[in-house]
Amino acid sequence: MDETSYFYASDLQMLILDEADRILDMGFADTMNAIIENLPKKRQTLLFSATQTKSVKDLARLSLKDPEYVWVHEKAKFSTPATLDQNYVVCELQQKVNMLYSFLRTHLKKKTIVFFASCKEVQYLFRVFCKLQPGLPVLALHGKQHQMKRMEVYTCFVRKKAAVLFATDIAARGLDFPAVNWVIQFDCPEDANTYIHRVGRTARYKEGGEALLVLLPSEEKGMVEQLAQRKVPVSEIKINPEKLTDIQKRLQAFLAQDQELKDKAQRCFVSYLRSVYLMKNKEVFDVFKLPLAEYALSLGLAMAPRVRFLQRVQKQLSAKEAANGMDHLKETEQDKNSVCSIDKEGVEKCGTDANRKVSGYKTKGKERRRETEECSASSEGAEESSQSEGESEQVSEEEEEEKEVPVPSRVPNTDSMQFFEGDDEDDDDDTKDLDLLTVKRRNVFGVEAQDNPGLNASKSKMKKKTTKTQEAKKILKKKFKVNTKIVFTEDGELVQQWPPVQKSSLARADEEDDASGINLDKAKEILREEDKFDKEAYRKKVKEKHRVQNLAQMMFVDKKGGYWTASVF
Ligand SMILES: Nc1ncnc2c1ncn2[C@@H]1O[C@H](COP(=O)(O)OP(=O)(O)OP(=O)(O)O)[C@@H](O)[C@H]1O
Repeated sequence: MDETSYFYASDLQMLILDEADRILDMGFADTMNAIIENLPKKRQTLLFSATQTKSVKDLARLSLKDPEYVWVHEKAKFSTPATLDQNYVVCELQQKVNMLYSFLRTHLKKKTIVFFASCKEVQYLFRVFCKLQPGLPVLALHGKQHQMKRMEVYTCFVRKKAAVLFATDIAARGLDFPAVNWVIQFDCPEDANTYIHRVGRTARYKEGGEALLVLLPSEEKGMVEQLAQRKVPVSEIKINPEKLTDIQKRLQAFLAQDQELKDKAQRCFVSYLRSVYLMKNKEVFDVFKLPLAEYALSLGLAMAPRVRFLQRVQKQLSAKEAANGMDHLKETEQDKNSVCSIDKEGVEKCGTDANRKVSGYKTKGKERRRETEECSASSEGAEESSQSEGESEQVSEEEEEEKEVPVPSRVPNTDSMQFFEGDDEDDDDDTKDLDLLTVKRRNVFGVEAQDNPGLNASKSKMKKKTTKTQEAKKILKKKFKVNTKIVFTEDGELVQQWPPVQKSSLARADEEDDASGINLDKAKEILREEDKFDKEAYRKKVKEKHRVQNLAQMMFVDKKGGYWTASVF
């Protein structure tokens, strides 16, 4: 609006914002404020959403006076349509892919939308499910697609009678897909609002629909409580283990044949962990409770990729814990001193208490140390297993470089920690344009670590990654001549391209001068000037020769009579 000078909104009478709660949240604040500034103050404003904001601050931004709140479910017992049948199932993380496959195999005639937490999960599982050929068309919709592609997928899904659409929350609001039978929330929604918008893709208008929420055991309590608070009726149903098809082996086979797919699997793994980690509600989402090794296996990976951001969080946690320990120790010391000055009897008492406290702290310290030891032992175990598997995988994320990682209050469990051991010096420019991740393979056959422990030390130094700029600078220093172009005239004479032939200003003027005949004096003058360039070039050549000789003297050395002496050749 600011850039279109002929856009006038002075006659605007009504402003309508759909999905108003989202539009008014902080992510769109600048854009919205810029629009509102250009609109007349006197107008009617209508806000629509299945989950409306009541925030006074938001409404004040729109200069609403005496807003009227209309809610279709205001008098209803529940806040979701009565025609929507809602259930949830508690499923271990490593069983989720199997469960989804089994579900689709038994719902081949249905139209289903499956919601995932991240684009990379959608990308990987879409590819894998296409390969698995479950018996119905598989489509994918996510934010990494161009708008045209999204529209194509949308239209395609609308036309299909039976199909499954793998989607991120990009499809959770506003999209009107007709006749969707099932909405499956493969990953737990961020909050009850997101849940409501997702399930809103089915049971639209007077139609019926079914919704299935898949929850991890650690997510169940918090999420079910939230839904109950929002008057969303969900009941638990159980998975029949006999009906569960295990597709892990097939996924492993796919990944063994297709490196690109394997990269996608690794990205999917990290991306899911990141999405869980970034969730605000730590009561529901706890990345440290996830069974990482099993989850990796369920995606078809031989072992869990290393996740840099979790390594960093773990470091911060340890630092925080150590700091807390020190504070505690100081406090104990202070207590001891202050109470000790009261009386002798007190001294003894307090001394015992303080000792107990300190010993308690020491015991905790010991426990913690034991945990760490167990942890590093399991880490070794993991490495060993990786060696026997014959592969080592790593995933790092560039996005993390800038991001401050908040420290969760919980101590990570040892099961998950085993994969976060090791250095965090990995970086990869190739995926900078993707989002955040980098997959690297190192020590593919796991030989070096076993054979040569000394090598490990030097290797850890080598791990410091050089950037492309640094590499380019190194090459420049070596003065390699790359791709020299040689051009000949029609008569077969060599035309010097680089370095360009130095011409004196006199010679250039002479070339431009059309006068016929030879001016001997001028020609002599030109030769004298150009002679200076040649001499300069010759001086440079000699200098370079000396430099190379000096270098060679330093490099080629002999051992003579117990002394290292430079041999001049
Ligand atoms: N009065 C009506 N008669 C017939 N069909 C209707 C009527 N109202 C809505 N519908 C149909 O119901 C579906 C949902 O309507 P609409 O897209 O307006 O819902 P919504 O509340 O904006 O959903 P969301 O914002 O969650 O996507 C559409 O297919 C629409 O054609």
